[in-house]
Amino acid sequence: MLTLRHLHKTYANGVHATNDISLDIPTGLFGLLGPNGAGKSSLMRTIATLQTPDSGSIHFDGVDVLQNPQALRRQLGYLPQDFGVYPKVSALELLNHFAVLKGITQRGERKEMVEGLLHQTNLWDARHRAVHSYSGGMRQRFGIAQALLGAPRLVIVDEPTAGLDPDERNRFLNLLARIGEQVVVILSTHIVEDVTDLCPRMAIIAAGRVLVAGEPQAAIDTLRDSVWRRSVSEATLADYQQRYTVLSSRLVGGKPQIKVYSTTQPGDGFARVEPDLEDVYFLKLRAAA
Ligand SMILES: Nc1ncnc2c1ncn2[C@@H]1O[C@H](COP(=O)(O)OP(=O)(O)OP(=O)(O)O)[C@@H](O)[C@H]1O
Repeated sequence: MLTLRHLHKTYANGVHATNDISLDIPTGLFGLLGPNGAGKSSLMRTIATLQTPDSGSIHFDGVDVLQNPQALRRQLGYLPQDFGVYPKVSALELLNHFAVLKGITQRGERKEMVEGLLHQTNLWDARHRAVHSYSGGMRQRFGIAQALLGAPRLVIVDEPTAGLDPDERNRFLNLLARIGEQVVVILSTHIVEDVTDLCPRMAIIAAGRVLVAGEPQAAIDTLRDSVWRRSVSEATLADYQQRYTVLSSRLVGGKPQIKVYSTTQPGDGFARVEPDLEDVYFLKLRAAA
């Protein structure tokens, strides 16, 4: 269990990137959802001990991480948002190199671990190719392979599915879900379905604050019977936005379709729909704004 309490972090430019964040993160896949600039990467870097908070505490399995960052680093696998690779070096060589850096000095043990991870991430057949020449999806799978070196008990992955095609995204998320059966995995994303489909627990954050935390389904259930949908004309869209709590608006067949939040029937033409996590996300962001 990872326990965060009252984490504050203000950068030198005055941005309050984490603002009193408290979360309990158990074994399993934990989704961290939020818009650009919400503070997801800042929070992840703080947990990964790459930066220190101004105040607050972090405990991992009872160990005080801020007092003893080395203890956490030994158990940590981290895939940052921008993951650089050395050009021309093969996946096999590079992973072996990272394994040495991680302190896996025993040759036999290292070979077994590196080869096992290349199989696990489906990169075995491409192991002699330069990582530089990999597709985006392959590169992310390589990124998770390096994060898993040394059998970490806490894995942090920062927006790993951005830019992946649906096939690669599924493959990557399935890999994470399997890892999450044994260890704590924190996944940050803008993609709401990634969290609904895969994460037993999640938090939505914006402007450095936790807006909601817990099980996705429990958050969705709070909107039961309160989400309505209808098509409107371009000309009346602004008027609806004034009069209703509009959660989202998208063009369907060239015509705006809006979803609104209302605990009572909002009026003619609205049909009640099953809420989803995106509705929760937009309602919470709206309320916070
Ligand atoms: N090193 C830094 N110095 C100053 N401000 C920073 C620094 N890193 C991030 N910020 C600011 O802190 C806020 C939170 O940024 P952060 O990158 O943590 O958000 P995020 O949720 O990960 O966003 P994104 O989804 O765009 O990656 C933003 O306003 C950002 O501009």
